[in-house]
Amino acid sequence: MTGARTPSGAPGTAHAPGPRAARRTGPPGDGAAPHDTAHEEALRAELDAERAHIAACRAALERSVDAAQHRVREGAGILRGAHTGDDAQEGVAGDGAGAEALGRYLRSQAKELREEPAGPPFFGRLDFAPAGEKTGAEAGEHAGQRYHIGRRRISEHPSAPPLVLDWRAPVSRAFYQATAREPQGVAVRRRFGWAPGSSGAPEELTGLEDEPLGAPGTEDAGADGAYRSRIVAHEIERPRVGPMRDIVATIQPEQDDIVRAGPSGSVCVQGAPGTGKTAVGLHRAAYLLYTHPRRIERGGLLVVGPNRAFLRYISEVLPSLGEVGVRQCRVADLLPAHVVRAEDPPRTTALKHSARMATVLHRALHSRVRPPAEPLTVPDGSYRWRLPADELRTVVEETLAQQPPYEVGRERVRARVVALLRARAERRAGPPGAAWERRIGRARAVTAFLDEVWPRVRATEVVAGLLGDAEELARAGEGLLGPDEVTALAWEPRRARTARTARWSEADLLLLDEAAGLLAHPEESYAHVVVDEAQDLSPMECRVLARRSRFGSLTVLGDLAQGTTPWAARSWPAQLAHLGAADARVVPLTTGFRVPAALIEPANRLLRELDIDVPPARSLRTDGALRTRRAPDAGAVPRAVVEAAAAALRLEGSLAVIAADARVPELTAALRTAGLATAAPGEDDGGARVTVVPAGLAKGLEFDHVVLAEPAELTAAGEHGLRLLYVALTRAVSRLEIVHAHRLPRALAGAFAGRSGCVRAR
Ligand SMILES: Nc1ncnc2c1ncn2[C@@H]1O[C@H](COP(=O)(O)OP(=O)(O)OP(=O)(O)O)[C@@H](O)[C@H]1O
Repeated sequence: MTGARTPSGAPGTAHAPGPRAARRTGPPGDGAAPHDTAHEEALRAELDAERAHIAACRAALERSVDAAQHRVREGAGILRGAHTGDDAQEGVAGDGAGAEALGRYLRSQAKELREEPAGPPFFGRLDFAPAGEKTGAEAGEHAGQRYHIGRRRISEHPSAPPLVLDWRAPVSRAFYQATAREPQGVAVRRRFGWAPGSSGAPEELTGLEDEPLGAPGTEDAGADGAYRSRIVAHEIERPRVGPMRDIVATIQPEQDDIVRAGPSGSVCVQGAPGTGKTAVGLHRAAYLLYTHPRRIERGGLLVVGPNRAFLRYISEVLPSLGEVGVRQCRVADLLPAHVVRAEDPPRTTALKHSARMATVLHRALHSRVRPPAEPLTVPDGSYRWRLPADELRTVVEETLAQQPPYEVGRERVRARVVALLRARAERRAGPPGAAWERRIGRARAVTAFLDEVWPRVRATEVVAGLLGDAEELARAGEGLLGPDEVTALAWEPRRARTARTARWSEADLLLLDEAAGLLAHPEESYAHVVVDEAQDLSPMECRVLARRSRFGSLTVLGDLAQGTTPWAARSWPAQLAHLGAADARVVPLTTGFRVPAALIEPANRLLRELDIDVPPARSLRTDGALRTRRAPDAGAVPRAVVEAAAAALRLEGSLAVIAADARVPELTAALRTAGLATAAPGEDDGGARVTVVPAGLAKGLEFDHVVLAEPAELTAAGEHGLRLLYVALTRAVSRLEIVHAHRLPRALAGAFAGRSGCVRAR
């Protein structure tokens, strides 16, 4: 039998995570624990032992910080040729690339240790069964061992046995995966409860919870037979304040499977709202950095999110993601840096985002290649070499058929022309040597020939040549673009523009990136790419990422039901093909950690109206409340929103007011007039507890309380609007209040049918 255990009267008991002191033998949630002095004493002794372990960890950590700083100083001295003992930040660079790299490494290691947020040194412990026991056979080399597990490895010395294992180490896997049915050699899994916001001080350890895995049938089991950890439940139900937090202590088995998937293939997670897609994607990134440091850290890791507010929200989840070689950005940040000075109508934008444009650009570029009609004559001293036209034509046609990047193709043709010339020279006077080859390859006649058949061109010239010439567009778009589409894409003839004078639109940057990718492989590429909210990307945006993914290794996260862009994906296989990850395994996540049961029901009802084939979510949370507040008319909505916000602010936790994008300024003004400080998503809130979120930016965010203003204004945009409402409905962790003057959209009205404006969770 298990239970979260906090000895009554132990320091910090008031902050114990959720549960009361429970006897080993008491059922979960059985009220006050019977008094049992022997048990309490045993428990106190165990907490004392754990606190002593914490003290040892803290001492070891302090020593590692000192040692790292010392190494930086030593390194700096050695690199300068003399140990001066000066500040380590100076003098490291300047001795060549190797010295600079070493200096950077040492400094970043010291900085990482110094700046690592103080926190509990461990959150779990595994006791493997002794070799003699039945379960022990599975424990292998770990039989009889005890390991503490935390966010990072802690040891007294690099070669000493660790005091704490990193959660990503292979043996830590059993902490997340072992069950009573499959204990994986584990006799007892222990979880620790810490005071909220703990800095990891020994006295802030407030409780522990043991789950014996070796003896099935004795654990706290729910109706489905699964163990219910109160520490996990408490973590899931805690209030949400500030940026997103890591979930290392409570990763669930199905999430762990995704986190620890190898880097060779790609994984796509189709997850209902709040099932932990983002969390899982970030933990997977941290896992890959740990297990494949050479491949991932050197090769680079890219995390792509939908907007800056979201990136800011996730930026601090895992310190290791702040490391060198990790970039967090939007697709737009990867595009060529041209100033955007034009705006396209929506239809033109949608066309430029479509996959057809990739083919049109490819055709337009390759139509510049002209198989030669004339022979080539190359002067060489007093001699002249001659290559017949048909031989040259074969070279060009075979190179085209290999489909290399355009600039590579040009160089291949050059190399093959040189090889043909070399064969002739060799027949005449023996092997001509490397210097001759270099000279002949750069000969004016050869370059002039290349300029004729495979001309040099820039990406801007390719795109301007296409958009600035309707006939060229029609030719390259034959069978792909209708006449009206050609008209929608082509620049107005009276505003004739060239690559230099073009006024580029946002969507043109996608075309420019595509064209640049057709010319040469992008300079910037990554060993692994994590893409969040991937359902919202257009085919052309997907291709931006595919081009930068060196080995085609991606973690794709998304929810087809939350697609709100005009080009949102409706099926994963097509989207994955655009991302260059057609082989990706699609894994569903359906257990929700955010949205409580009271809110999941209307959300699933709305899901049925969306006509998208995804599994609905089920909630792990039985709490939560859903209410409505009716305003007498549209003019009264701002006041009703202020009242709802003021009521929510009396409760603990974060609050968002979500509204149609156009409604945001008016609501922000009303809240401020009423004396409530507000912030925009992603903005430094300066202590404001109310974030006013335009529905278009709500994706991926979560708040304890949400006031949703006038849902009918979200659904006005048709099917796209229903999905926007679905996103807005699924942001609240505990309480959602809907303020409306207009009739509620059908799916919501259904949720309230027969009730009096207020639905509460049981
Ligand atoms: N195993 C877990 N233990 C504790 N909390 C978890 C766990 N998994 C997810 N969460 C929490 O659930 C919340 C939702 O997670 P996350 O934002 O990653 O979900 P999501 O699937 O990306 O949601 P959405 O589709 O709405 O963007 C977060 O607060 C996250 O920390």
